[in-house]
Amino acid sequence: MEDENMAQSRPVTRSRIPQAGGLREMNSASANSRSGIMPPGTLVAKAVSPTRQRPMTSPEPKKQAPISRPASAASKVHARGNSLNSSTVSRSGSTTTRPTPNFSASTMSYGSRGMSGMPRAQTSFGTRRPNSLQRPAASLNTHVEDSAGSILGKRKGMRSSSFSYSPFSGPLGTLDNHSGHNGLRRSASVGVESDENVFDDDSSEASFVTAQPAHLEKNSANVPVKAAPRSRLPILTPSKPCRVPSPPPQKSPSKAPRPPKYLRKSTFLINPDYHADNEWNHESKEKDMTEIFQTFMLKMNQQGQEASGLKDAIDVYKSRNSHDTDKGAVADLERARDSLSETNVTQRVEMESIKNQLTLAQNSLETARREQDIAIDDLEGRHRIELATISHENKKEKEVLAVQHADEIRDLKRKFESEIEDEKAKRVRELGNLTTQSAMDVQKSQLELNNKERDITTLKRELDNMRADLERESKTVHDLRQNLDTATTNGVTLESTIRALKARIEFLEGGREEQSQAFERCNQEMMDALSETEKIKEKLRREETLRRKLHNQVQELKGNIRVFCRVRPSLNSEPATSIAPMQYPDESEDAKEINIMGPEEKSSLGIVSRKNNPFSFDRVFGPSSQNAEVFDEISQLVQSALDGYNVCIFCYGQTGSGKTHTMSSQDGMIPRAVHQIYETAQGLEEKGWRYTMEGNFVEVYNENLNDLLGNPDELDKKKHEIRHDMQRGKTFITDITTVKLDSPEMVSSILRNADANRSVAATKANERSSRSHSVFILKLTGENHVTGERSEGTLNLVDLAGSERLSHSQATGERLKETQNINRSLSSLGDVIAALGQGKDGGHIPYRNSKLTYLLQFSLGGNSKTLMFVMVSPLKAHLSETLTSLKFATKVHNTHIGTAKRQARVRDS
Ligand SMILES: Nc1ncnc2c1ncn2[C@@H]1O[C@H](COP(=O)(O)OP(=O)(O)OP(=O)(O)O)[C@@H](O)[C@H]1O
Repeated sequence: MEDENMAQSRPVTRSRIPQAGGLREMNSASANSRSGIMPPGTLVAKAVSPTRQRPMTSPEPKKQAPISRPASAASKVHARGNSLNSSTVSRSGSTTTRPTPNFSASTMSYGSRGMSGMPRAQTSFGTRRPNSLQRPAASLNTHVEDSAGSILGKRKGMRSSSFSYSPFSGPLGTLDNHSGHNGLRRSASVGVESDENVFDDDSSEASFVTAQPAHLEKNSANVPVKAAPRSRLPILTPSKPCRVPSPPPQKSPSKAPRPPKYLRKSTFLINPDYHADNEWNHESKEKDMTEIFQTFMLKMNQQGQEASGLKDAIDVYKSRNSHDTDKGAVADLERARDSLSETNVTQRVEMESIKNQLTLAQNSLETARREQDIAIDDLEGRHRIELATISHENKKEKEVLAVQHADEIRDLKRKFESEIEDEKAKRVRELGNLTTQSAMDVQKSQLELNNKERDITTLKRELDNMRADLERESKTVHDLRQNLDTATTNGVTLESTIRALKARIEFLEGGREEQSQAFERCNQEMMDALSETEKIKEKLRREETLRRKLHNQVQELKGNIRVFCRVRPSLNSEPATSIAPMQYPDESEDAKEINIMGPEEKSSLGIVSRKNNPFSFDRVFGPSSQNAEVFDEISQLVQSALDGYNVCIFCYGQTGSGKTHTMSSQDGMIPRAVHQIYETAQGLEEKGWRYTMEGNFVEVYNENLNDLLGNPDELDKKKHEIRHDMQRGKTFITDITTVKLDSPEMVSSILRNADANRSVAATKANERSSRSHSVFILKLTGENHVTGERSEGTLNLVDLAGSERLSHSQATGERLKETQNINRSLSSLGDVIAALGQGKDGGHIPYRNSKLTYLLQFSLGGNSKTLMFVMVSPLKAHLSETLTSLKFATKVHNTHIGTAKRQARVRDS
């Protein structure tokens, strides 16, 4: 009890033995064989034959049987030396509970039992240790050595917590007790490092085991003990008897046991009472047991020493007895032996008692460890549940997040898709706008291009005019230079004359009166010459006026409406057989008659004859006539326009009869008229006349007025109105392009423009030029700065549409509409002329019946001079139309229109 108390009072840290030294002595075999408890057999053997070494395997048969159990235990312990020394402890304990009267018996069975015990030891360590992890309670109940093994594992300082107590450690490594220095080794399969092992080993039990071999080793020098060679433990020499292993260096003596590695901070957070609950007392118990054991070992050592002293005494006695047999001494020895045996038995009983206590303490320790294991398992279970819960929650959360993310992705996708759609629609709209804009730009550019082209044309025209002006200026400069030369010559002449006159003056100074009289005479002569010149100029002006008057009288006598007939020549494409026979009876004389021969007719008598269709006009131009010849006849009318009359020249006839050729071709009436006007106007400048010429070119198509000098795109679109100034007898057209004719060359560009505009329109309606009336209007305004006279005349050159009959043309649709309009306007023209022919003052003239007659109102009446060309096609096919045209022309020719009035007035002076 005293030892027990001492053990309990020892510090806890004392019990921890992770040192190799302590472990080295854990060899159970050696521990058993060298325990302080001397095998009785040994003592007997030594007593019988101290010099002879007796083998351990030759015990006395008589004493073997009764102590078979302890011997078995001893051999078993020995056999398990390779497996686990803790089992030795437990077995030792068992031997104490059943004390054996004769210890030599155990020695006798030492060798044989040892062999039989081996498999069992291996079984316990090879298979049960892992089971102890899974079923700690069961293991503890049935296999105490397993727990002991665990304890020993811990004591090895092998971070054994990972395999003995860690709920998550790998399979328990096999404990190998064959290790030379540690005596117990864990296999390499222990997978968890364990610097932080909570359960550091205690050295107390190791000390308990190893204290014996130290003593036994000493004895083994004299006693041939079989166990010695088998033990690979280092043999403790007597120099370090009863060495109690020093406690292992502890990292922190006061350090409380910590939970295994997997039970970390979080675990404590989950179960903060963990530490408190696991305030085991097994360590203290273990320490107590260690103390007790050490005390026991000390006693054992002491007893061993005493026993060795006694042995020595016995030897001495024996030696004495060998020489001197003394019964008394033997009796003493016998008594001493009995006494020693009793003492020995008593001590063994004490030892067994202590061992029993140790076993109890170990059991309680194991119980505590089991509780700890249970607590750990419980914690582990909770931990697993928590982990599962957390994992489940995480999984759920993950799923929720995944769903949320999927929703967000869907939303984003929808959003992006809608944005893309919006962007797409926007881009499409922009593209549409751009396309529209570009189309508009193209249209605009086209318009601008057209305008530019017109501008270029105008500029070209202006350039031409400027060139003409330049030429004129050059001519003027040339004239001025000539004048200057003349003036220079005159100056030289004058200088010589002055000199002559000076000489003469000097000469005449003598007779001044004569000279004065001569000067006056000269002066008078000069004045007379000047007045004579003025009289002549005045006479010239009067004659010009008279000429105009006479000219107009002649024109009036000729008739204010005259009709010329022109037959165009046959074209190369027209065969001679297709030409209708025509006769010109007075071609060589007045050339006023034409006879259109009808088709051949056979009389009932078989006589072939042709019907004659004679016509008479103011002039008939045959196929061979040229435009120049024709113009000669009409130039007087153009002069009338310059004189201030309204003149209207129009060509009438069926399509292809030569109207355009006569009127608008390069050398047609229009260019020639303009040329004549320009030249005449220049000539009249000497007589004080200055003329300005302005031109319009319009078209009457389907009873609409179009500007042939305007924008071709506006043809048929822009509306033009005809306005009449009844006071001045003037006609104006709204929004019409007026071109100032500064030179005759400009006429050609005007005609080209008009032609181009008509050709653009012709793409819409075929043969536009044939289906519309074109009117070239030339307004001539002249002023005489000497006489103050002013004249305003208009020359209208009209190219009428084809006059073919509706019935013959068999037109339909648009063409029918065109034909109807043409016929209506031509019929209106005939009606107007007929009304004018009736000559009734104040009689109604149906000018408004058509656009054409309304436009030509002031150029058709008594206030104008009218010339009608009736154009004739030579073709047989056109014969019928030709006759119709000629009949219409005859009617016009027979019409007498009243006297034309000159649009002239004298400037107010
Ligand atoms: N006096 C002529 N000398 C030579 N060729 C002529 C003459 N008169 C007309 N032609 C030719 O006859 C053809 C038809 O003439 P033009 O086009 O002038 O007839 P049109 O009456 O004006 O026809 P449309 O009414 O269809 O305009 C043209 O090729 C033209 O050159």
